This record gives sequence, C-alpha cells and structure tokens, in this order.
Amino acid sequence: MTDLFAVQDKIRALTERLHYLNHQYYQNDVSEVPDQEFDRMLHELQDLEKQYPEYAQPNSPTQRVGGTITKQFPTQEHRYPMLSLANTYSEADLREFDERVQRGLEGAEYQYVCELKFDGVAMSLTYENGQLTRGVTRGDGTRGDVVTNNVRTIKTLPLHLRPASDQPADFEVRGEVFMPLSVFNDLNAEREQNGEPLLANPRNAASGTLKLQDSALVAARRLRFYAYSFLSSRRDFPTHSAALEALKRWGLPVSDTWRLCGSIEQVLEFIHHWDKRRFELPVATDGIVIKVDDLRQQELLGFTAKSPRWAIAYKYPAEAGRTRLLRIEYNVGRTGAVTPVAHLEPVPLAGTVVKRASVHNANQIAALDLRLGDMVFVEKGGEIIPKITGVDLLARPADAQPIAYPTTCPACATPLVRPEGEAHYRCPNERGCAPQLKSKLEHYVSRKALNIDGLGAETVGRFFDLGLVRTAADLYDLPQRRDELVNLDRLGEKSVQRMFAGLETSKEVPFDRVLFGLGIRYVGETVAEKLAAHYRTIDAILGASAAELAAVPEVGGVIADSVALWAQDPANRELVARLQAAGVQMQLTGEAPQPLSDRLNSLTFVLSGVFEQHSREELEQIIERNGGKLSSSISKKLSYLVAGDKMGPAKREKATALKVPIIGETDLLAMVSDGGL
Ligand SMILES: NC(=O)c1ccc[n+]([C@@H]2O[C@H](COP(=O)([O-])OP(=O)(O)OC[C@H]3O[C@@H](n4cnc5c(N)ncnc54)[C@H](O)[C@@H]3O)[C@@H](O)[C@H]2O)c1
Ligand SMILES: [Zn+2]
Repeated sequence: MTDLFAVQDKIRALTERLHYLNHQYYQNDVSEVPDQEFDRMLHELQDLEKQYPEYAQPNSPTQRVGGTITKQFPTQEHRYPMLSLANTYSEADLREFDERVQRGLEGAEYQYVCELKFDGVAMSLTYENGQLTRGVTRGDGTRGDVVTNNVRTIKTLPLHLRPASDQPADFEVRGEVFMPLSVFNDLNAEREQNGEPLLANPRNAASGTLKLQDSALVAARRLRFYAYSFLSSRRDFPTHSAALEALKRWGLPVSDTWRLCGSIEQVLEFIHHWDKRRFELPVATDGIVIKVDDLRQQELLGFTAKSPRWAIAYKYPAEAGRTRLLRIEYNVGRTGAVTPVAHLEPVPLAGTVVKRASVHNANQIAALDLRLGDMVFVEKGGEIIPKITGVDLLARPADAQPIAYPTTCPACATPLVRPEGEAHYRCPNERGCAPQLKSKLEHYVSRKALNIDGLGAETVGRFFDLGLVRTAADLYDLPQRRDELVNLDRLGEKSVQRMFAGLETSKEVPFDRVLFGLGIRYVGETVAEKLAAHYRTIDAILGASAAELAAVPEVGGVIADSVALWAQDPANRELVARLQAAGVQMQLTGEAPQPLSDRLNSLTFVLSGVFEQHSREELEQIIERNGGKLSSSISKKLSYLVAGDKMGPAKREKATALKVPIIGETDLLAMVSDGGL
C-alpha cells in the first residue's frame, strides 16, 4: 500500500473495529467474529503500525490488554500486571519465536514448558498464610474486578492450602476459570428445552457467570479452575516447572498435561500430540502456551507493553469445514420448543464426520440468511453438536431456496406459537404432541430424575410408539402387562424383571427429584430442591399462588408463573394423583425443621448482598423458622430490607424511596434475639 491516506484510513478502521470487538467480547461476552478472524485483523494492524508508526492510534489494541473492569464489583490493582500472550497460528512463527529467545539468552541453554491453553477467564488468586483471600479478574491488565465470593464457589479450588515448608506466607496464583464442557452442554440442553437463547461457547459462559452478582447462581454453574502460574516477591523457585509442582503439592488444581521440552522440535511434537486429543479433555482448549522454564531467563527476556517475551501461544486453526446445507429438520423438545437442525453433506471435522449441525433458532437462520443448497461454514469446538457459523455467499447456487420456517408443528400439525421475547417457536399441544410426550417420559426416567434402572430413553420411546405408555403414571401400570412385555422383540424375561425392580426402587427416590422429573418448564434440579424444601409436599406446591411461589428464594416470577400454570391443569393434577397412588414420593420424608419462634410473624424480608456471620441460606432459614416470610422484590409492603456487604445501589435507592427500613445482619439476628439456628 503506498497511498498514505488509504493506509491511515485502514489503520483507523481496524483500530476502531478491534476496540468494538474487544468491548463486545469482554463486556458483553459476545464473539461477533471467530477468534481467528479477530487475531488476523490484530496482526494486520500490528504490521501496518510497524511500517507506519506515525499513524498508530493512541491506545491501539496492539499495545494493551483488551479487557476492562465491569464497574459491578470493587476493583483492585494488580501487584504484577496481568498481560496478554502473543499468539500465532503458524509453526514458522514459533521457530522465529525460538530464534528470538535464543538470541535474547545469548547462547545459554534453555528449556520450555508447554501447557494447554484453556479457554476460560484468567484469574488472579491471593493466598495469605495458606488461606484464599482474594480472587481478581484480569480487567484492563492493571486493575481487575474483585470476585472473591464467586471464586469461592469453585468446588475444586482449595480455600485452605496444605501447609508446606516451601510455601510463602503471601503469594499469588494465576490460572484459568472455566466451565467444563459437560456443564456447558447440560446448561445449553436445559436452555434449549426452556426455549431460552443458547450460550455461544464455554469461555463466554464462564466469563458471564463470573460477572453474576448472586454467588448462589454462580455455584450452580459448577465452574472449575486450573492453576498455571505462581508469583511472589521473593525468588521462591528456580523454574516455572518447579513452581507448578509445588502448587500441585499444596493442593491447587494443576492440569497434568504440561511437559518440559528441550527444543522447539519437542514443542512441535507436543502441539501435534494434542491436536486431536485435546477434544477428549473435559475442558475447551484453543491452543498451547509455550513458556521459557527458567525464571531468571524469563526476567532477562522481559516484556513488551502487552505480553511477555518469554512466552507465546500457539493457537490451533479452528476446526472449521465447508459443506452443503441439504435440508433443515425441525425437532420438537420436551416443552414444545421447535429447534432447527441442519442436515449437511458429510464433511470431516476434528476427527469425526459431521452430518448435522445446530443453527439454534429462527433468528439465527435469518441472521445468517441461510438458504437450502448454500455452502456453509461449520465449526466444532468440543460441543456435542457442531454449529453453522456462516454462509459462503460467493458460492450460493442460483436456485438456493429461502428457508420457510414452519408455521405448524412438524409432528402434530398444531399451529406454532411464539411468545413475545422468546427465541423459539413452540407447539402448544402439550397433551397430544408425540415428541413432547416422549421426551417427557425420557426426562422422567433419566438419571438425574427418577433414574429408573432397566428403563432407558430408547425403551420408553419404544413403549410409547407401541401405545403401551403415554405418561409417567402409565409406567407404573406396566407390571400388569407382563406377558405382553416378555414377548416383545429384544426384551425378554430378564430385562422385564430388571425394569420392574427399577420401577419399584424409583418409589424411594426423594420428592425433590420426583418434582424435577415431572418436567415442569423452568423447574431444573436446583429449583426443584428449593421448592421441595420450602413446601415439603406436592399438595402445598399445587396449592400455592404464583405470588407465593415467587417469594421462595431463587424462584423468580417466570418460574413461579410456570409452576402455577402447570398446577391449574387438571391433567397434571391427575398425573400427580396417579403417581402418588402408585407409591411415588410426593413429599419430603424426615422431620420438617421445627419453628423456633413466632417473633417474625407477619413480617416480610428481602436479603441482599453478602453476609458475615451466616450464609444467605442460613439467614433465610432463620427468618422462616421464626415465622417471617421472604420476598424476592422490594415493594411498599415489605417490612425490612436486610443489607449485607456489596448490596447494589439500586436496591438501596428503591427501599429508601418506598420508605422500607434497611437493617443489617446483626439487627436481624437481634430481632430473633439469639440468632436461632
Ligand atoms: N472473537 C472476538 O470478537 C474477540 C474479541 C476480542 C478477543 N478475542 C480473543 O481473545 C484473544 C485475546 O485475549 P487475551 O488477551 O486474553 O489473549 P489470549 O486469550 O490469546 O491469551 C492470554 C490468556 O490465555 C489464558 N491462558 C490459558 N491457559 C493458559 C496457560 N496455560 N498459561 C497462561 N495463560 C493461559 C489466560 O487467560 C491468559 O489471560 C484474542 O486473541 C482473540 O482470540 C476475540
Ligand atoms: Zn406438536
């Protein structure tokens, strides 16, 4: 390029675009373009700035870490800046990196540590005297958000370390917080069933989760952590690898996948080794991080403004393919949500042959302007089903057919409805639509619900097709049709025996899992547990009004409406009655917690923020067992807002405006005189 105006424009345009994409990515957890495309633009800008330094924009995204703080948490300055990593998709670049290291170290011997690059969110943890005291996000590299309470919910992360003679009194651990693929896939399956928008990838899901204000919700997302570096004010270890070993000994989770490599050849071998195998790991990875092992040598090599000179990330080119879209099939889920699935001309991708891909919902079809016969790009990132990420418009056949989204249910021909604000079309024929009934049965017998031994998804599906069962209650009538069953192809005496035993055992399954198994929209495992603990019996739940339900902690308005609606339906009440008659648990067994006093009778409370002496759940119990009621929102009728640490300013303002008294944890405990539990 020699037209200097054009160069200037290009630099400006790239800078602006990259700033915008960074904002979307770090603030809103949205990837508008694939990472590879983002990295390509960043490298293009880097090259232009190198050639024409006079045109580089102030604050160029090439010169600083892309994130920012969120303003929703207190912030904390990093003792050591949290930088980015230089990255490349090419092996030739890695050899150049190796040559730079070699020159920088002036002929000294050196080794590399290769680690997998986990695709989550960087986290800085501080341990003081063996106790976890702080978790801070990378933020803008200099300052980050303090999210200690959210980090504390990570089960595999020790709050106290094993004591060791080589453990300093005060040090920092860095690592990646991530959402395991299984959790991500479960969460999306649940969202799909509920007709909620799907999460794009585990990284964005982990990042969004860490930004939640309610740690109880964070805990439900089952995040995990891998440690990958150690920092302290003294030189505690000679090498990075020695530090990793120590972290592991002290009880921190360190992935065992790292290796010492004596040469760049060995680094390349490591890269090839993990190329396909990384898809077998429980965590999404997007590359390899290569670090000089010796910490003195690291110091010698130093940093640029944005990243260390002693490390580089190799990113695997996205496992993307290009193939033809043959047709779209529409699946009907348990709650009637209709989801499109694309059928493709088979294409090899990440070690498997891909024939189907998800397109998530009707919006997505419109957004991509997808047509039948199009050549489409498919990507696979460890998710169960690969997804269509784009259309090759240049290759669009002249006769490519616009996709007409169905207006009636593909299974039962009932006209579809699309509730305001929802991403999915839905078949409202709950009672008669075969795939809905079938997946309700599958859900009922599934592992997390009634977990009926000898009765899997396939078998209930077959029974349904044969007209043997229609609802969960029919399952318990199966023993009366023993002769019919034994004669079914592929079933036989033994399996029937096992199935009957499984049905018998399922009568012992606790009520909260039965409630989950009923498959009420929005009632997931956690909500079922909460409702069961609060009401204890199905009759109490069916008798509660939407407003009452909404006041149960963690049961918001949407869930409450859904439960109340379900309860109104006589068919659902009949189902419950039949299950109960069959002996299925419709109430919690064991002693209900006894009321402690009636001191809080006729008072309602909202809890907000983080508390010191008791967990939120304990405080909820204290209130309820002393006769008080909990509410989920602040209204004029509320008796007290109990404010903990870090309560949002909006809540305080609202309470003040409505003249609702704001009290603290100690005040609440004083009201019940002795704290109660
Ligand atoms: N798609 C988009 O719109 C978009 C926008 C902005 C950024 N991005 C992506 O994010 C990248 C920039 O993010 P970045 O600055 O965090 O860089 P990076 O993600 O490329 O590398 C640095 C990060 O790697 C992580 N990491 C994982 N395993 C590690 C290990 N073993 N050792 C050390 N670090 C490890 C850490 O979180 C660290 O902060 C871009 O290259 C791009 O791919 C994408
Ligand atoms: Zn239908």
